[in-house]
Amino acid sequence: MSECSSGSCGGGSGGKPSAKMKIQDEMIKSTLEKIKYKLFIMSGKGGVGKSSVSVNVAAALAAEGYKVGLLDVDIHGPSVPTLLGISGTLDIDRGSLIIPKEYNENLHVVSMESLLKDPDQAVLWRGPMKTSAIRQFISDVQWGELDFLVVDSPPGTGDEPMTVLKTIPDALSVVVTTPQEVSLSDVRKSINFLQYAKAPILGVVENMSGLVCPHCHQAIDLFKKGGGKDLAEKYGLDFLGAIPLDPATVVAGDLGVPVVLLEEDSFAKRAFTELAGTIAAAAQSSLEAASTTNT
Ligand SMILES: Nc1ncnc2c1ncn2[C@@H]1O[C@H](COP(=O)(O)OP(=O)(O)OP(=O)(O)O)[C@@H](O)[C@H]1O
Repeated sequence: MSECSSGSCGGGSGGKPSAKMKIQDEMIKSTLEKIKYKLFIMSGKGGVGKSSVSVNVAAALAAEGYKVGLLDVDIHGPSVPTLLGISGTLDIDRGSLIIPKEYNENLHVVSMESLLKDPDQAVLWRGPMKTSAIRQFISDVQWGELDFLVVDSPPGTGDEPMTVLKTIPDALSVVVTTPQEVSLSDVRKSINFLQYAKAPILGVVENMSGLVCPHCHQAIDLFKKGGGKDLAEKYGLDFLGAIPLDPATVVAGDLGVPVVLLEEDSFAKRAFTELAGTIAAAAQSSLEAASTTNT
């Protein structure tokens, strides 16, 4: 990984780009040209299941035969390594490029956590350092040819989401919310932020959408239901799907295996698998629409 962690390089924070940044821009461009669809998974509020959506969608797409990269840019609370049961630092190849961790043949992963010597250590990075690290995780990683790059970002509209959108302008945003008002009000800010940044939005996902009682199979709307769909309608966005609250998701996360890859059937497994299919179809339509507009 190239040296740029002093925070002084600016990382795209305005001013004239240095020669080093121009070279990095070229490397980013060349990396992104080899990736067909870029998905940016974001939310307004923490803990709504953004990383669970990222990991399960990535794993379900990989299980369908797509080549998938998963990039976790949440420096303050990276959950992807835990949810996938991976740890340790990343290897570097002879050309000084980072080699992503292989989760399985079709799924390769890079997490901000791999930068930390001690994963339990608090990170005290300022904006330019985060910007620099995220840019390097695109320019200096040997992602190769991918069908999908799934980017899991921290909640809100801070440095990390802004850097991802600036670095990957064609990233398709997937907005994750839970049904209750406290999450919906934060996600409205995120949608306004995406619209302000002119980022293409693929649609909205409602997670923790009702709980099916494992005994009587009655649905209980613990956090209410339907708020994500209403929100999508209000903003003229596509509603991509609803994932129920399901203890299988927590069990899978603690085992370090995405629920979609567990042998056992569950409501969450079915919903995440269906969501991945909907996202793949929506991404394809979005790319086709963009190429029609550009011709
Ligand atoms: N549909 C679900 N059913 C049950 N538990 C869930 C569901 N989705 C997520 N969880 C659990 O909720 C917790 C938070 O999920 P997750 O880490 O995916 O959220 P996040 O939005 O990425 O959080 P953060 O803001 O910390 O990045 C985890 O323990 C996860 O297993």
